[in-house]
Amino acid sequence: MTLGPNQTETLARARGDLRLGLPVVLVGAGHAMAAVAVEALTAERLAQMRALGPLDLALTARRAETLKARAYDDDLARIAVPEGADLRWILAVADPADDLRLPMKGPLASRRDGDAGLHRLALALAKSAQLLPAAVLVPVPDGLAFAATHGLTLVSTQDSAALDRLAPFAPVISARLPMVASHAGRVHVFRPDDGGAEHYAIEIGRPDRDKPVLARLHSACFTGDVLGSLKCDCGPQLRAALAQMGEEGAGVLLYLNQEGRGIGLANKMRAYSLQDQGFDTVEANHRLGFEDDERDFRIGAEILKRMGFSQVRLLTNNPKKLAMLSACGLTVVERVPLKVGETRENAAYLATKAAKSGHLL
Ligand SMILES: Nc1nc2c(ncn2[C@@H]2O[C@H](COP(=O)(O)OP(=O)(O)OP(=O)(O)O)[C@@H](O)[C@H]2O)c(=O)[nH]1
Ligand SMILES: [Zn+2]
Repeated sequence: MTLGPNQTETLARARGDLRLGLPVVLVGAGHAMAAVAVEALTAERLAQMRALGPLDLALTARRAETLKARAYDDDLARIAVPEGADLRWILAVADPADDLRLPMKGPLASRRDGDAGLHRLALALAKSAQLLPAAVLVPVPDGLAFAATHGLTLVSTQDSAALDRLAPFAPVISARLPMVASHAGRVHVFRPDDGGAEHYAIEIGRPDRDKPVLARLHSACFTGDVLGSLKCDCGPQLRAALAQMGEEGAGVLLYLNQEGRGIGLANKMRAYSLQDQGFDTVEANHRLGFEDDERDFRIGAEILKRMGFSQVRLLTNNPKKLAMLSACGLTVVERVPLKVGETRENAAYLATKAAKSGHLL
């Protein structure tokens, strides 16, 4: 028996460390590197890293494409950080915020020798920590000893398999909540084992577990749900879904904390700032180094199953949600369209979702 962390816990620690600006030590295929997330890098830490050897800046291939830098490793590029490059240079290369004001970043030299496995792991960790997908890495001689000496978290490429697994989760508590939409409301809180965000199920009435339930998988949108943003349709969709469940007297709305289609509020605001420069919702995600949609809908399916549901009438315009629920073993007996909240400000956003992300009109 060991008291030490398992794979999932090690990854959770690494995410926390990266958000703090601490390096993590990555090992695999006989190599070891210390990696730090660019977003949390300080000048002091950069100097300490530089003292260890030549630095690499790992960027996604999507970001490299914008920068006209060569990505020799398919999904990522390893940029050699020039000796004189300071923190500002690194941030400007990694973060597209200032691309229009400062378009010239190069010339950027990409590495093509050696292995990119540790760089890939660093980017996956940064993404899963909802940081900008960019990391500075430096080789270290003996990963195990280096991590122990400096008190740093050690992650091996084998641990990365756990990044794709859906972490187990457990119900924490549920309590009654009378709401405008229904007096018979109940909020259930679910907590994943990987230190990630909690998710909520809002149960309206007492839906019959043997019949299809009116269900909605709602992804958190602070700007739409809380602030009444006109840039998207999330707030009206949230309220319309609850209202319909209230009218029917039964339903379940999952409030999934996957802000910004899984990239987090800070990155969503980065995307909004790019949208103000003329990029659409999909292009903005790509320029930041993210895919169009980084959400994992499996958690929604698993929560529904855990609550005893096996058949759903799903309120959505997104075919991917239907496909994922079916793939996870739920029977989708009906898609219930949810078309509310179209405004002059969000018309282009909704059109882009239909054209590029397959949303049904
Ligand atoms: N990255 C990014 N996320 C956005 C943007 N606008 C809205 N979001 C997020 O998109 C998610 C909205 O998802 P949902 O309401 O589930 O919508 P959907 O996938 O379009 O599917 P349905 O509404 O079910 O048809 C929320 O997490 C929002 O925070 C944007 O411009 N960029
Ligand atoms: Zn929204």
